[in-house]
Amino acid sequence: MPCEPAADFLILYGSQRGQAQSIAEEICQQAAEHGFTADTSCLSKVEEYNVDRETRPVVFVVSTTGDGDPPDTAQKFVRRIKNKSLPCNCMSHLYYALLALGDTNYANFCNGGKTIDTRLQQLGAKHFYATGHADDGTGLEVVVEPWVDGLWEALQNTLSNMSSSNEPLAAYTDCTQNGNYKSGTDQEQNLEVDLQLLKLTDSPQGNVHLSDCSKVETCSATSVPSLKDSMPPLSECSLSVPTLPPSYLDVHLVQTTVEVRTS
Ligand SMILES: Cc1cc2nc3c(=O)[nH]c(=O)nc-3n(C[C@H](O)[C@H](O)[C@H](O)COP(=O)(O)O)c2cc1C
Repeated sequence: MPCEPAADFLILYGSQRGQAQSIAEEICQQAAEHGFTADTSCLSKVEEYNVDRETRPVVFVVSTTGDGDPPDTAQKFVRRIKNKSLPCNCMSHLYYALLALGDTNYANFCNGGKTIDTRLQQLGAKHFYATGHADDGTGLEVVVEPWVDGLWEALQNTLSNMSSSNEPLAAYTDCTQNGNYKSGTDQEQNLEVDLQLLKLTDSPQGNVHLSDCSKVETCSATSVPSLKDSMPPLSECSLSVPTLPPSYLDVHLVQTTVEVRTS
């Protein structure tokens, strides 16, 4: 359902049971609060949008169903972009952000969104904001809320760049959900912030655990404390390094002369 005609950006969602759809609608509502206008459409309604010619930034919200499949409503779109006869740069005009929904209790986490993301990249489309992977197993909001919070600054910068220059946007910046910007090499632009892997869990003792840091994005220009980057100190206590224990063996090599007697 479009919010307004001639909107600033487009939201496309693929949803099986309604969660991706309600997040898309929430993004559309929040857009107005941030001074943007958005059109929203289900990926199945191919007559309502045309990514082949879309010059506005596009935000995808896509869940996963079955065994790592895109939702039924996104199947047609996925078939279309997977067409092998498409030229590899046919989406080079497209600037997009993608929020993938899934559940880590399933084998192929967020694979519906990942399928679309990977294929759009192959076709030359560019991220204007890092991909988010939200886990319904532990609570979608852990990722969705910070991801949406960071979307507005990325969108603002993208729209400003679009209106002020004809240069390719990806040459300027890539951004994370923290609003930490860095110059974008091709490789950096493809880095994903997998927030699902950065869950901070408070233990009963108040210690903080990083559940898995294997896919943490590297970013040198950290200035804002966030789920991803903590501002030191994590604790107000000073770090105490225990002294080394005394060594158990004290080994000396002694040179000796051996007399050999022959009788
Ligand atoms: C039948 C079923 C199959 C699912 N399969 C997967 C899966 O393979 N991988 C995954 O990451 N999540 C899977 N999920 C989790 C959903 O993607 C997740 O709950 C999501 O938030 C649902 O969003 P939706 O209501 O917009 O479809 C599955 C959920 C259901 C109900």
